[in-house]
Amino acid sequence: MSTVREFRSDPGAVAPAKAAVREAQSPLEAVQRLIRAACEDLGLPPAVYEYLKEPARVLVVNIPVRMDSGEVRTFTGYRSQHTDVVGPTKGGVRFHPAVTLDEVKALSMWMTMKCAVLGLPYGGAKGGVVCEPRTLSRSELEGLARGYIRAVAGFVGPERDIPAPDVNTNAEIMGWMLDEYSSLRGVVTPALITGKPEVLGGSAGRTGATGRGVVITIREAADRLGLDLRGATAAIQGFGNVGSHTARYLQELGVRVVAISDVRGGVHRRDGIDVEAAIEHTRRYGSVVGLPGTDPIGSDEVLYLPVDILVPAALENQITMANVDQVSARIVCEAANGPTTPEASEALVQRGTFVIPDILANAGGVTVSYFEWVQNLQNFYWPEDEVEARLEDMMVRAFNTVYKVHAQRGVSMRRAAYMVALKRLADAMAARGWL
Ligand SMILES: NC(=O)c1ccc[n+]([C@@H]2O[C@H](COP(=O)([O-])OP(=O)(O)OC[C@H]3O[C@@H](n4cnc5c(N)ncnc54)[C@H](O)[C@@H]3O)[C@@H](O)[C@H]2O)c1
Repeated sequence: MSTVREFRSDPGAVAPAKAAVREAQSPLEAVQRLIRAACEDLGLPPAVYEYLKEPARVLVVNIPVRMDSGEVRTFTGYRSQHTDVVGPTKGGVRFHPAVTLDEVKALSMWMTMKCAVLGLPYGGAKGGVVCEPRTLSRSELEGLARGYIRAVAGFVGPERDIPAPDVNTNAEIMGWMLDEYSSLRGVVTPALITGKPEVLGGSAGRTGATGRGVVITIREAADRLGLDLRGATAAIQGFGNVGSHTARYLQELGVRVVAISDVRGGVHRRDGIDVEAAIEHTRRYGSVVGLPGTDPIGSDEVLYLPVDILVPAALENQITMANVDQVSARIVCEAANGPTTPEASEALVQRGTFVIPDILANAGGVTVSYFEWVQNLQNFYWPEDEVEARLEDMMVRAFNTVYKVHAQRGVSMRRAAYMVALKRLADAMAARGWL
């Protein structure tokens, strides 16, 4: 197979990024800068960045939904498909009032990088619908989910683009989307979508997969840093799918989870929070706020606690140049996508913080989504222990690959992860004759 130029041995080419003049103004600008920097680090032909600097296709759709009142309301939805250079595109669908086209584009580009770090045969995609799900009834939510997949049905599919859950979407919503698409096509198509209920072909172990992957990377990082996780402390911002599973698996390794927050507020307990109780409390009351035996703390305050491990697991842009000086954790593990701006991340690294970048840290979700798709295509299902063993193997391998570049080239883990990803993508472009 033809390959593009190997990593350059010129040490000048791999020095850490020069301090940026201006902090990236948006996640899109941030990911573009990171891709460009890695292309430069690797000495890749300029065409590689040209192919990757914008998504190959973006869709903007209007989704009419019959509300419970009988009125019809339209919602704006997006789907961004970044590149199909290594395979069909893949990525979640987010329901959130602050969704924008630029955000969805950036998230699809992150997905490309994530899949490439793990060596998955996918390019990145992402979807979003501008809505406040908390104000929608269950039937309105179902109408919106079905309407979204109808609107993009001509552009997705098992060999084209495979959606999955993201912020405020879950297995039940994936089930509705699968049902709608299958009815539309007249063919039951489980491989259309991942993160669906197991009874419809979902994979064992998918729901907790992102959190499990996050904790595998923390364990590997702690090992390299000589940090004993038994008795180490952690704070987690965001207590949805990713945050809650991360908390659970950290506690299983003996970590004391001392603070948790969600959009409504946070809780703190020096001796460690009972994670299962926090999950149950959130299930009942919609928030960790008010968990008995804990002290209240602000949503953002969890970022500034003197803990060993900080896990931002909510949304983008939580740690920026404006607040990075207040972060004192030894390990920052980016469970969310883009929670730290590249400049703030660089500042953390300069201070000796070990930052596990999002495209590595939270790749467990898409990895088990890949396993789900493989199982759907084969109509042959694996037991949970097999899924977990394969996830463990792929996450550890990816961590080691990135860590090796980080150590050998003297670059941050983020820069190393982008270099690993860009090398794979550029090799695929060369093999297709694009370069
Ligand atoms: N679900 C997955 O498999 C997956 C995979 C990879 C990456 N991610 C990323 O992880 C992040 C979280 O996704 P999720 O699936 O857990 O979503 P979710 O909707 O299940 O949970 C999001 C959580 O963040 C909280 N939150 C929102 N704004 C907040 C704020 N300002 N301060 C504190 N908490 C806040 C919410 O209250 C909620 O607890 C997102 O960045 C997502 O893109 C998710």
